[in-house]
Amino acid sequence: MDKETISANFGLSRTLKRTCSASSRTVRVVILGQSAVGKTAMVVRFITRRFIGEYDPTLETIYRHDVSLDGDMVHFEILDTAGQEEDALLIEEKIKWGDGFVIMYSVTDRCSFDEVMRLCFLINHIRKCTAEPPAIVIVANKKDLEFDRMVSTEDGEGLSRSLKLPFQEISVRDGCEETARVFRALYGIVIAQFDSAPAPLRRRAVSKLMEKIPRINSNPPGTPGRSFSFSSFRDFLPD
Ligand SMILES: Nc1nc2c(ncn2[C@@H]2O[C@H](COP(=O)(O)OP(=O)(O)OP(=O)(O)O)[C@@H](O)[C@H]2O)c(=O)[nH]1
Repeated sequence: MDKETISANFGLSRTLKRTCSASSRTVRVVILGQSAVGKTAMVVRFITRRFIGEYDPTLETIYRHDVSLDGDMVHFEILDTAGQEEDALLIEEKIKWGDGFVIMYSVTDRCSFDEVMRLCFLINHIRKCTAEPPAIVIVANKKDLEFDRMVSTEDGEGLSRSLKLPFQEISVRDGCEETARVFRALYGIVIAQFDSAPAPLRRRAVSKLMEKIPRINSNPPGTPGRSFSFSSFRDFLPD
Protein backbone atom coordinates (compact mmCIF):
# COMPACT_ATOMS: atom_id res chain seq x y z
CA MET A 1 0.00 0.00 0.00
CA ASP A 2 1.67 3.20 -1.08
CA LYS A 3 -0.53 5.58 0.85
CA GLU A 4 -0.62 5.61 4.59
CA THR A 5 -4.28 6.31 4.78
CA ILE A 6 -7.22 5.49 2.68
CA SER A 7 -8.42 9.00 2.52
CA ALA A 8 -10.57 9.00 -0.54
CA ASN A 9 -11.75 12.41 -1.58
CA PHE A 10 -15.20 11.51 -2.66
CA GLY A 11 -16.07 14.99 -3.84
CA LEU A 12 -19.18 15.34 -1.76
CA SER A 13 -21.42 18.19 -2.76
CA ARG A 14 -21.49 21.31 -0.64
CA THR A 15 -25.06 20.51 0.37
CA LEU A 16 -24.06 17.09 1.59
CA LYS A 17 -21.06 18.53 3.41
CA ARG A 18 -23.33 20.86 5.27
CA THR A 19 -25.59 18.03 6.36
CA CYS A 20 -22.65 16.06 7.79
CA SER A 21 -21.52 17.18 11.17
CA ALA A 22 -17.80 17.49 11.83
CA SER A 23 -17.95 14.48 14.14
CA SER A 24 -17.61 10.97 12.80
CA ARG A 25 -20.70 9.09 11.68
CA THR A 26 -21.28 5.40 11.58
CA VAL A 27 -22.87 3.99 8.47
CA ARG A 28 -23.81 0.33 8.30
CA VAL A 29 -23.80 -1.22 4.86
CA VAL A 30 -25.07 -4.70 3.95
CA ILE A 31 -23.71 -6.26 0.76
CA LEU A 32 -26.18 -8.68 -0.78
CA GLY A 33 -26.15 -10.78 -3.92
CA GLN A 34 -25.69 -14.31 -5.13
CA SER A 35 -22.54 -16.27 -4.49
CA ALA A 36 -19.45 -15.40 -6.56
CA VAL A 37 -20.70 -12.08 -7.93
CA GLY A 38 -17.74 -10.29 -6.30
CA LYS A 39 -19.05 -9.02 -2.96
CA THR A 40 -15.90 -9.76 -0.98
CA ALA A 41 -13.70 -8.51 -3.81
CA MET A 42 -15.60 -5.21 -3.77
CA VAL A 43 -15.34 -4.70 -0.02
CA VAL A 44 -11.64 -5.56 0.02
CA ARG A 45 -11.05 -3.27 -2.99
CA PHE A 46 -12.74 -0.41 -1.17
CA ILE A 47 -10.77 -0.93 2.00
CA THR A 48 -7.33 -1.86 0.67
CA ARG A 49 -7.56 -0.48 -2.90
CA ARG A 50 -6.34 -3.86 -4.08
CA PHE A 51 -8.00 -6.50 -6.18
CA ILE A 52 -7.43 -9.89 -4.66
CA GLY A 53 -8.36 -12.71 -6.99
CA GLU A 54 -9.41 -15.64 -4.85
CA TYR A 55 -11.24 -15.96 -1.59
CA ASP A 56 -12.77 -18.81 0.29
CA PRO A 57 -16.54 -18.59 0.00
CA THR A 58 -17.42 -15.90 2.44
CA LEU A 59 -17.72 -16.50 6.11
CA GLU A 60 -19.90 -13.64 7.10
CA THR A 61 -17.81 -10.75 8.26
CA ILE A 62 -18.34 -7.17 9.32
CA TYR A 63 -15.50 -4.96 8.13
CA ARG A 64 -14.96 -1.76 10.07
CA HIS A 65 -13.32 0.94 8.09
CA ASP A 66 -12.77 4.65 8.74
CA VAL A 67 -12.61 6.90 5.74
CA SER A 68 -12.12 10.62 5.47
CA LEU A 69 -14.72 12.08 3.15
CA ASP A 70 -13.92 15.70 2.41
CA GLY A 71 -12.74 16.27 5.95
CA ASP A 72 -15.49 14.31 7.69
CA MET A 73 -14.65 10.98 9.25
CA VAL A 74 -17.03 8.21 8.31
CA HIS A 75 -16.96 4.95 10.19
CA PHE A 76 -18.22 2.26 7.82
CA GLU A 77 -19.40 -1.07 9.15
CA ILE A 78 -19.76 -3.29 6.11
CA LEU A 79 -21.46 -6.67 6.36
CA ASP A 80 -20.26 -8.98 3.60
CA THR A 81 -22.97 -11.64 3.45
CA ALA A 82 -22.42 -15.23 2.41
CA GLY A 83 -24.48 -15.10 -0.76
CA GLN A 84 -26.12 -18.43 -0.16
CA GLU A 85 -29.70 -19.28 0.64
CA GLU A 86 -30.29 -18.68 4.26
CA ASP A 87 -32.81 -18.84 6.94
CA ALA A 88 -35.46 -16.11 6.69
CA LEU A 89 -34.91 -14.99 10.27
CA LEU A 90 -31.17 -14.48 9.73
CA ILE A 91 -31.61 -12.42 6.63
CA GLU A 92 -34.26 -10.36 8.38
CA GLU A 93 -31.87 -9.53 11.24
CA LYS A 94 -29.22 -8.41 8.79
CA ILE A 95 -31.60 -6.24 6.84
CA LYS A 96 -32.84 -4.61 10.04
CA TRP A 97 -29.24 -3.95 11.06
CA GLY A 98 -28.24 -2.10 7.87
CA ASP A 99 -28.57 1.60 7.11
CA GLY A 100 -27.93 1.02 3.43
CA PHE A 101 -27.68 -1.87 0.99
CA VAL A 102 -25.66 -2.80 -2.04
CA ILE A 103 -27.37 -5.44 -4.17
CA MET A 104 -24.79 -6.89 -6.50
CA TYR A 105 -25.03 -9.12 -9.53
CA SER A 106 -22.52 -10.24 -12.12
CA VAL A 107 -23.04 -9.36 -15.77
CA THR A 108 -21.81 -12.88 -16.53
CA ASP A 109 -24.55 -14.57 -14.51
CA ARG A 110 -28.19 -14.15 -15.47
CA CYS A 111 -29.45 -15.87 -12.30
CA SER A 112 -27.63 -13.33 -10.15
CA PHE A 113 -29.42 -10.57 -12.08
CA ASP A 114 -32.80 -12.23 -11.53
CA GLU A 115 -32.04 -12.39 -7.82
CA VAL A 116 -31.79 -8.58 -7.55
CA MET A 117 -35.52 -8.05 -7.76
CA ARG A 118 -36.20 -10.62 -5.04
CA LEU A 119 -33.64 -9.09 -2.70
CA CYS A 120 -35.02 -5.65 -3.33
CA PHE A 121 -38.56 -6.71 -2.48
CA LEU A 122 -37.28 -8.49 0.60
CA ILE A 123 -35.55 -5.34 1.88
CA ASN A 124 -38.61 -3.23 1.14
CA HIS A 125 -40.86 -5.72 2.90
CA ILE A 126 -38.69 -5.91 6.03
CA ARG A 127 -38.12 -2.14 6.17
CA LYS A 128 -41.65 -1.12 5.23
CA CYS A 129 -42.33 0.75 8.46
CA THR A 130 -39.48 3.25 7.95
CA ALA A 131 -40.40 6.74 6.80
CA GLU A 132 -38.06 6.76 3.81
CA PRO A 133 -37.61 4.01 1.23
CA PRO A 134 -34.52 1.94 2.08
CA ALA A 135 -31.20 3.22 0.74
CA ILE A 136 -30.21 0.74 -1.96
CA VAL A 137 -27.71 0.84 -4.81
CA ILE A 138 -27.76 -1.84 -7.51
CA VAL A 139 -24.30 -2.83 -8.72
CA ALA A 140 -23.51 -4.86 -11.83
CA ASN A 141 -20.00 -6.29 -11.51
CA LYS A 142 -17.44 -7.92 -13.85
CA LYS A 143 -18.00 -5.65 -16.82
CA ASP A 144 -14.41 -6.48 -17.83
CA LEU A 145 -15.62 -9.97 -18.84
CA GLU A 146 -17.23 -8.70 -22.03
CA PHE A 147 -17.04 -12.05 -23.84
CA ASP A 148 -18.87 -13.83 -21.05
CA ARG A 149 -21.53 -11.19 -20.65
CA MET A 150 -25.09 -12.48 -20.20
CA VAL A 151 -26.73 -9.29 -18.88
CA SER A 152 -26.57 -6.14 -20.98
CA THR A 153 -26.06 -2.64 -19.58
CA GLU A 154 -29.57 -1.82 -20.88
CA ASP A 155 -31.03 -4.68 -18.84
CA GLY A 156 -29.39 -3.24 -15.73
CA GLU A 157 -30.57 0.28 -16.50
CA GLY A 158 -34.09 -0.99 -17.18
CA LEU A 159 -34.21 -2.77 -13.84
CA SER A 160 -32.90 0.33 -12.11
CA ARG A 161 -35.63 2.45 -13.71
CA SER A 162 -38.38 0.02 -12.81
CA LEU A 163 -37.21 -0.24 -9.19
CA LYS A 164 -36.38 3.50 -9.04
CA LEU A 165 -32.94 2.76 -7.62
CA PRO A 166 -29.49 4.04 -8.54
CA PHE A 167 -27.45 1.69 -10.68
CA GLN A 168 -23.73 1.36 -11.39
CA GLU A 169 -21.94 -1.04 -13.68
CA ILE A 170 -18.39 -1.66 -12.52
CA SER A 171 -15.40 -3.93 -12.66
CA VAL A 172 -13.98 -4.46 -9.21
CA ARG A 173 -10.97 -6.01 -10.94
CA ASP A 174 -10.23 -3.01 -13.15
CA GLY A 175 -11.58 0.00 -11.29
CA CYS A 176 -10.70 1.11 -7.81
CA GLU A 177 -12.44 4.47 -8.18
CA GLU A 178 -15.60 2.84 -9.55
CA THR A 179 -15.74 0.73 -6.42
CA ALA A 180 -15.33 3.77 -4.19
CA ARG A 181 -18.15 5.49 -6.10
CA VAL A 182 -20.57 2.75 -5.03
CA PHE A 183 -19.91 3.54 -1.36
CA ARG A 184 -20.00 7.27 -2.00
CA ALA A 185 -23.40 6.99 -3.68
CA LEU A 186 -24.82 4.90 -0.87
CA TYR A 187 -23.31 7.15 1.79
CA GLY A 188 -24.97 10.17 0.19
CA ILE A 189 -28.41 8.55 0.34
CA VAL A 190 -27.98 7.24 3.87
CA ILE A 191 -26.74 10.53 5.29
CA ALA A 192 -29.54 12.49 3.66
CA GLN A 193 -31.99 10.04 5.28
CA PHE A 194 -30.29 10.26 8.69
CA ASP A 195 -30.63 14.00 8.64
CA SER A 196 -34.26 14.01 7.62
CA ALA A 197 -35.49 11.13 9.81
CA PRO A 198 -37.11 11.85 13.17
CA ALA A 199 -34.87 10.73 16.03
CA PRO A 200 -36.86 7.58 17.01
CA LEU A 201 -36.53 6.23 13.47
CA ARG A 202 -32.76 6.62 13.63
CA ARG A 203 -32.46 4.04 16.38
CA ARG A 204 -30.33 1.10 15.31
CA ALA A 205 -31.34 -2.51 15.53
CA VAL A 206 -29.22 -4.48 17.97
CA SER A 207 -29.48 -8.23 18.03
CA LYS A 208 -27.57 -11.10 19.55
CA LEU A 209 -27.19 -12.64 16.14
CA MET A 210 -25.39 -9.64 14.71
CA GLU A 211 -23.02 -9.61 17.68
CA LYS A 212 -21.87 -13.10 16.72
CA ILE A 213 -20.62 -12.10 13.28
CA PRO A 214 -16.82 -11.65 13.35
CA ARG A 215 -15.47 -8.12 12.96
CA ILE A 216 -12.35 -7.05 11.11
CA ASN A 217 -10.93 -3.59 11.77
CA SER A 218 -9.21 -2.04 8.82
CA ASN A 219 -7.63 0.56 11.09
CA PRO A 220 -6.36 -1.52 14.00
CA PRO A 221 -6.29 0.13 17.43
CA GLY A 222 -3.13 2.14 17.94
CA THR A 223 -2.67 2.97 14.28
CA PRO A 224 -5.42 5.45 13.62
CA GLY A 225 -5.81 6.32 9.98
CA ARG A 226 -3.51 3.56 8.75
CA SER A 227 -4.89 1.19 6.20
CA PHE A 228 -4.07 -2.47 6.43
CA SER A 229 -2.03 -4.36 3.89
CA PHE A 230 -3.19 -7.61 2.33
CA SER A 231 -0.96 -9.62 4.67
CA SER A 232 -2.33 -7.84 7.70
CA PHE A 233 -5.82 -8.27 6.24
CA ARG A 234 -5.27 -12.02 6.22
CA ASP A 235 -4.01 -11.81 9.77
CA PHE A 236 -7.35 -10.38 10.76
CA LEU A 237 -9.34 -13.18 9.18
CA PRO A 238 -10.93 -15.63 11.56
CA ASP A 239 -9.45 -19.15 11.56
N1 LIG B 1 -13.01 -10.77 -13.96
C1 LIG B 1 -13.47 -10.36 -12.76
N2 LIG B 1 -13.53 -11.21 -11.73
C2 LIG B 1 -14.01 -10.75 -10.56
C3 LIG B 1 -14.44 -9.42 -10.39
N3 LIG B 1 -14.86 -9.28 -9.10
C4 LIG B 1 -14.70 -10.47 -8.51
N4 LIG B 1 -14.19 -11.36 -9.37
C5 LIG B 1 -13.90 -12.77 -9.13
O1 LIG B 1 -15.11 -13.45 -8.88
C6 LIG B 1 -14.89 -14.52 -7.94
C7 LIG B 1 -15.88 -14.41 -6.79
O2 LIG B 1 -15.57 -13.23 -6.05
P1 LIG B 1 -15.97 -13.08 -4.52
O3 LIG B 1 -15.61 -11.71 -4.11
O4 LIG B 1 -15.45 -14.21 -3.72
O5 LIG B 1 -17.56 -13.25 -4.66
P2 LIG B 1 -18.66 -13.24 -3.47
O6 LIG B 1 -19.88 -12.62 -4.07
O7 LIG B 1 -18.11 -12.63 -2.25
O8 LIG B 1 -18.91 -14.79 -3.27
P3 LIG B 1 -19.50 -15.55 -1.93
O9 LIG B 1 -18.51 -15.33 -0.86
O10 LIG B 1 -19.58 -16.99 -2.34
O11 LIG B 1 -20.85 -14.97 -1.65
C8 LIG B 1 -13.43 -14.43 -7.52
O12 LIG B 1 -12.69 -15.36 -8.28
C9 LIG B 1 -13.04 -13.00 -7.89
O13 LIG B 1 -11.68 -12.90 -8.20
C10 LIG B 1 -14.35 -8.52 -11.50
O14 LIG B 1 -14.70 -7.33 -11.47
N5 LIG B 1 -13.87 -9.05 -12.66
